[in-house]
Amino acid sequence: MSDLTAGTAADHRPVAIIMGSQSDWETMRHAAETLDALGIGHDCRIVSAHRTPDRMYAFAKGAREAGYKVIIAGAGGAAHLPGMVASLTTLPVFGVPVESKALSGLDSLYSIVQMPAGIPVGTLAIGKAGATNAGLLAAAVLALSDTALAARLDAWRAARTAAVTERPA
Ligand SMILES: Nc1c(C(=O)O)ncn1[C@@H]1O[C@H](COP(=O)(O)O)[C@@H](O)[C@H]1O
Repeated sequence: MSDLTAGTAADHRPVAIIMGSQSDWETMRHAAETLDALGIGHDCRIVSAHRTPDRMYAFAKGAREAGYKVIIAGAGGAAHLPGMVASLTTLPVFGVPVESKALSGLDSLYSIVQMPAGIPVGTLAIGKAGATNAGLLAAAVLALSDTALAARLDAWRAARTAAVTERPA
């Protein structure tokens, strides 16, 4: 994996997965695992608007030049990270509200979803489902210009459809 702030991401790692804390990994690993399943390279790093603002600024300002195409940003509580990163880059940013202990992730969701017009963050569902879907949305964006990936994405969906039994066991 490359250093997110050093501008060294290669074309084969088009997605950056960032999160506010180590404690978010249990949620955000589902985005990483989804990308892995689709054969999409990615870098995972802890970047916090609150705790590491200089790291966040350097990452966001350098992300396009570093070669990233999509950013997935997860945070919980006062989840300012996705919006702050979106304010510093015009790459697509998908925000994942991490479930918080005190408010079950509603605080995270509201912090991420209510962006002012002009600075978009594509906001996902709270928790694991949101992280998984962020990975799938990143894949869908990349598949716009990658027919082989589009085929893998279709196959991924078809396999999950086939796995849904018609009758409850
Ligand atoms: N929301 C943010 C930001 C940010 O938005 O910059 N940085 C850390 N955090 C969040 O704080 C929560 C608790 O963090 P700790 O578990 O480290 O105390 C995490 O869910 C993290 O995303």
